[in-house]
Amino acid sequence: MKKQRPVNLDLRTINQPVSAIASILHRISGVITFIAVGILLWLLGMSLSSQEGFLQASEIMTGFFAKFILWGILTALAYHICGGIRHVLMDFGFLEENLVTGSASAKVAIVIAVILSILAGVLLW
Ligand code: HEM
Repeated sequence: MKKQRPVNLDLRTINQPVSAIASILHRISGVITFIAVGILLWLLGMSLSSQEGFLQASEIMTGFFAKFILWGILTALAYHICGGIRHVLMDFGFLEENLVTGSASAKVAIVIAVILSILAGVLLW
């Protein structure tokens, strides 16, 4: 048997590079955005059903918990769009696919998403 086999594949103990973190966040934010489409369509349907439905939807959206959920959705969407644009730029060859550019663009995407997340919080509260 080969002596130099990988011995530690426990992801929790490996120091992930920023591009790996950006990639994982992109998948998580994509799944959150997918679930969010259902929640937002349900809310839109309620608000358009009648005058009472609109008032009920408005009432739901005044609560802290509902605002917190919406803030989470907006944050996930903001990150997914930033990460998505990064992917598209890489796919079209506008960003080099090497370690330095990959790490730098991952950091830029995360920083822009954090700024957008803070702005979403300011908008909601
Ligand atoms: C309703 C809106 C959206 C939903 C539900 C959604 C959901 C998802 C999901 C679940 C994935 C798969 C992630 C993975 O397997 O790693 C994905 C990938 C992707 N999304 Fe979205 N997305 C949405 C909007 C967008 C937008 C607006 C952009 C444009 C910036 C975008 C760009 C991308 C790209 C480029 C990928 C592929 C990433 C890769 O190659 O690893 N998405 N999306």
